[in-house]
Amino acid sequence: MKTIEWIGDVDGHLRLLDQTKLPTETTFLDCETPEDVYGAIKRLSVRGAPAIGVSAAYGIIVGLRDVIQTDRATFDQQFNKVCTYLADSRPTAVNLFWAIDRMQKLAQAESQLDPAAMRKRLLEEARTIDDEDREMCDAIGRFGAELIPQGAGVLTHCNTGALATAGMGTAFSVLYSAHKQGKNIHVYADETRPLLQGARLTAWELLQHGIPGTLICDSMAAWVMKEGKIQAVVTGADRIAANGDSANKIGTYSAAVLAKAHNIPFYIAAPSSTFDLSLATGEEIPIEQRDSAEITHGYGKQTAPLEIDTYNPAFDVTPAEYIAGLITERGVIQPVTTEEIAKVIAD
Ligand SMILES: CSC[C@@H](O)[C@@H](O)C(=O)COP(=O)(O)O
Repeated sequence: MKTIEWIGDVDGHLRLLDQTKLPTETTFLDCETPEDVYGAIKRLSVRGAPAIGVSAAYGIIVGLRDVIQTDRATFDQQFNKVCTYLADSRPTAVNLFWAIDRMQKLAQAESQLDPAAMRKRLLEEARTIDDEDREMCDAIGRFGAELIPQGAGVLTHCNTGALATAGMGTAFSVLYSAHKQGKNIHVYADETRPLLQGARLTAWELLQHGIPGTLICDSMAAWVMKEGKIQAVVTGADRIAANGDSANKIGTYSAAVLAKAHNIPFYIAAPSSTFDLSLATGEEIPIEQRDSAEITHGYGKQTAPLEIDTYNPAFDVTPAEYIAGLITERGVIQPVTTEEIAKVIAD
């Protein structure tokens, strides 16, 4: 079952597994317009930083259907309009902007191609972004598994698996590789309030792959650590600043602070496309604010009085000093400093 799939040839469309329906329903969304793709990203039908980037790259192609018979200037105008539109779907995951930027650079470099040829070339690029993400997931898994001790309990937060990427995932790929290597790990998945990506998605993926796991509420993490059940924490990231400060799903910072208090290593696993070296520190990372209904009406049922004020930041930033290592497809960055990151990530 594929999370993201391009159906057909250049005139095809994007098919996404609708993650808002999991774990109870497996349904797919056929995206035929940029509006379909924008909506799917915004409402989290497709989510997870790398998956958002891959979806946006394909989303550009569906927005270029009506301009292949025109001249290149008209094509470029529509292309840039679609790119700007999709870039507005979510603010925090830098992979979205990274993928769109890559498509724009290609269009600039191939200015001699006519619209039909350019659209074909852009589809090839989107497929390359998709394939590369799969390979990056595998490499992250290989490097990360080395850090996981035999028999470890590993806490993770949010969902970072095949649903969040084009491959086996980022943090989840580390867990998957350690499991495949026979390390006899046990995963503790935080439920991840308010949208329950851990409960709905990570729990589902653990079962799919037969990885031993236990679902806990976010508020239980400290106690589970205190009980000695956790030997490592591994999460993903949506954007990593030049100094290593890492934005990820709200609650990640809490897990990092708790890990430090219990002397447990806290790792972030992310591909190079998640690094934003243009930002010196995490203070500059834009944090998505989401609708209060996600807190007051968790999955439909009203759980709070409507008159209460709410605050719903979707991400937080874990300071670099809490991170024992950044697991990338190019190796593990340790210690997490601006200098070490620049050595591995700057091309
Ligand atoms: C490989 S995914 C890394 C992150 O994107 C993931 O941990 C996360 O925070 C996803 O948030 P979401 O709001 O579900 O898109």
